[in-house]
Amino acid sequence: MKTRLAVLGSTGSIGRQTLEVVDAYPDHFDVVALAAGHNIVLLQQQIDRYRPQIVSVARDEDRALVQARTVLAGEDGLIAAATAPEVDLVVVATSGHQAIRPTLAAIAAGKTIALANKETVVCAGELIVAEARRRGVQIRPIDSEHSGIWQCLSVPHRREELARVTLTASGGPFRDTPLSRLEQVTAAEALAHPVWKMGSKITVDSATLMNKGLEVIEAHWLFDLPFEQIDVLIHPQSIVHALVTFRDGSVLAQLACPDMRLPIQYALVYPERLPAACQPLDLGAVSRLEFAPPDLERFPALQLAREAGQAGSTYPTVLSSADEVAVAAFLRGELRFTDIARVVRDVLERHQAPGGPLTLEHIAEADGWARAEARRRIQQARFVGGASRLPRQR
Ligand SMILES: NC(=O)C1=CN([C@@H]2O[C@H](COP(=O)(O)OP(=O)(O)OC[C@H]3O[C@@H](n4cnc5c(N)ncnc54)[C@H](OP(=O)(O)O)[C@@H]3O)[C@@H](O)[C@H]2O)C=CC1
Ligand SMILES: CC(=O)[C@@H](O)[C@H](O)COP(=O)(O)O
Ligand SMILES: [Mn+2]
Repeated sequence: MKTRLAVLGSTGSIGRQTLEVVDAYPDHFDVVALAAGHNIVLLQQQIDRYRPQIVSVARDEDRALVQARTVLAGEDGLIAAATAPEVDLVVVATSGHQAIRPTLAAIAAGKTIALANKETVVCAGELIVAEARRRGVQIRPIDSEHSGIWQCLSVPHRREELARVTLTASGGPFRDTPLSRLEQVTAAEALAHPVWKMGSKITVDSATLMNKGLEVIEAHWLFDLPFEQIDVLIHPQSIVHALVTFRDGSVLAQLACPDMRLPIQYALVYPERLPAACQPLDLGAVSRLEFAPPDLERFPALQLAREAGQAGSTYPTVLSSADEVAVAAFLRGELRFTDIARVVRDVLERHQAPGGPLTLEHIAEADGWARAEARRRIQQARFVGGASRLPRQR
């Protein structure tokens, strides 16, 4: 029987690669729903090819530009796409925070989740994991490191035998850039990721290592691990995606060529393994695999994320929302690269989490507050002159 898919974020990097996997195995999948943001031209091409029953776009006014059976918009459209009765599995590959409610709705409707969007689980991991447990729904990670951990953890073991997990980080384009030059690096330089071709926001996050910080929080929720058991190692080759250490000292690692079609495919066909489009790994041809601990002076965002994750409640939302605003300002040339982490730190320091159990309303409120605070901080910096002039980090 074919797996019937909803792809949220179908026009993005992960969404397009998901459809490449569908193209490679047309007998395995039916595309029932597609949701995109603003790229209507590509979305229409996808509609013409896959003939989904439901389509959703970000803005109501764009609905008229799309020719399909049912065209919806906004969060309601994402929810309808993710919960349609014909859907078995939802690929969550939108950017940012739009997919929180749609993911929760999909879980409540019993859909299997293939999760690429890390911001969703960073902000609402507590709610999402609890709902998935309650409904007996599987969340299959697409993020390459989490797919690696998931695969390593599939060996039989008892919970207390697991000592730690390690996420690898490429180190991004500025891994070896002199610290004194980091203030002047441009958006074009930050977008030139040494290994992966991804959307612009995650690419800048890779350069600051905020991406790895978000992934630490993601691993905390997906694998129910305390932060002290989640490590990060710089590994420039991005061939080892994750390591799992057991208490006897044995370390399992997941290795593969850096190609997202592999973890996407695994999440779609699990527990099957099918030939993948990417080159088979030839370790004989790889001259070396290097590993080093991350330099927290170079990458302060990693520590900020760890602290926000440990603080819990709405702190991870504030981290993620302030980062999104700061990254967008950096990409527009309004903020220096090194000020991204300073803005996030400043906003985090001003935040006061609400009391009581975390709710969707708390998350939405913290999100709005953090975005406004971050914009205010960036604006203040611009008054001082030039791009940004925030005080140096203590
Ligand atoms: N790219 C990668 O290799 C990896 C990505 N991830 C994560 O996956 C997620 C997606 O990343 P990536 O594919 O790179 O991002 P992209 O920016 O390439 O794509 C984002 C997708 O989300 C859509 N979108 C944006 N806003 C809305 C909205 N309001 N409503 C509906 N759809 C919307 C975009 O539509 P449109 O383009 O039409 O505006 C696009 O389809 C991120 O959370 C990222 O961290 C995780 C691991 C690896
Ligand atoms: C492909 C993927 O999973 C990305 O999240 C990747 O990890 C980004 O590269 P960095 O290791 O540079 O963050
Ligand atoms: Mn990743």
